[in-house]
Amino acid sequence: MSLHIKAKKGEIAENVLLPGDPLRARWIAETFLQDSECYNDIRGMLGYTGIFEGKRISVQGTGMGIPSAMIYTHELIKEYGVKKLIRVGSAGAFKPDLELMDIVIAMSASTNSSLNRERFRGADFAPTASFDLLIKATDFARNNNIAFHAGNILSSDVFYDEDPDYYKKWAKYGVLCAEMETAGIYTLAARFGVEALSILTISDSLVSKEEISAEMRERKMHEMVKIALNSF
Ligand SMILES: O=P(O)(O)O[C@H]1O[C@H](CO)[C@@H](O)[C@H]1O
Ligand SMILES: O=c1cc[nH]c(=O)[nH]1
Repeated sequence: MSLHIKAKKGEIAENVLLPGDPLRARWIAETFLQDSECYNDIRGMLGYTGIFEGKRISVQGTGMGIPSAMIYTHELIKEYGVKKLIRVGSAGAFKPDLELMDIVIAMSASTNSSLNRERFRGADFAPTASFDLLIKATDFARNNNIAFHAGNILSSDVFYDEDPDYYKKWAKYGVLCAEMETAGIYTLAARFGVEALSILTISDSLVSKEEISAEMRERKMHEMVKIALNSF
């Protein structure tokens, strides 16, 4: 047991999906995993282990934001020996060609968080996806005719920015969308020598102001989860 996860050693698989929403974790376990068992409900941050096509896989909610996601990522790697982590999250589009429910695979994660400035004494570290997981995810998507975008994303510390146009500068530099965890997850994966990838589904657009419902964010992101499960 770790401070925030009450699984016993061995109850968590080496491959873990990381949704921010713990209820999305429950939906993924109930929808995609056979014989799944809940190993964590501390703080309501649900975690499950089950079987997908013969492989043992866990799914652990991380909560919202880099600090929360880094707590779970740290404990999964250091206390439970997790080797591959794939975030399955929602994101807000920065570009007009990104539509609701489009898939984005995050090659790298820019951030307005100071987490790495602290670590690298003012210098900028570039949180980057695992090349192997990235290739597996893009190969699976291509072979199964699932359209996707791949590129740099923003892991933001702010959901409700005071300036509704803040995204335009990032968009000008090719950043595709915003979410709130990937830079922290990629940083810890690099630090501890394990693999991480984020696969995101567009839930709203900062350009068009459209959005999907909370219910859809919890239980309608099938394609993202399919890509993730087939990338381990
Ligand atoms: O849907 P999840 O995975 O939580 O991801 C996104 O949604 C939350 C904000 O609504 C943040 O956690 C952001 O990263
Ligand atoms: O962090 C996030 C997640 C979804 N949509 C956003 O606009 N921001």
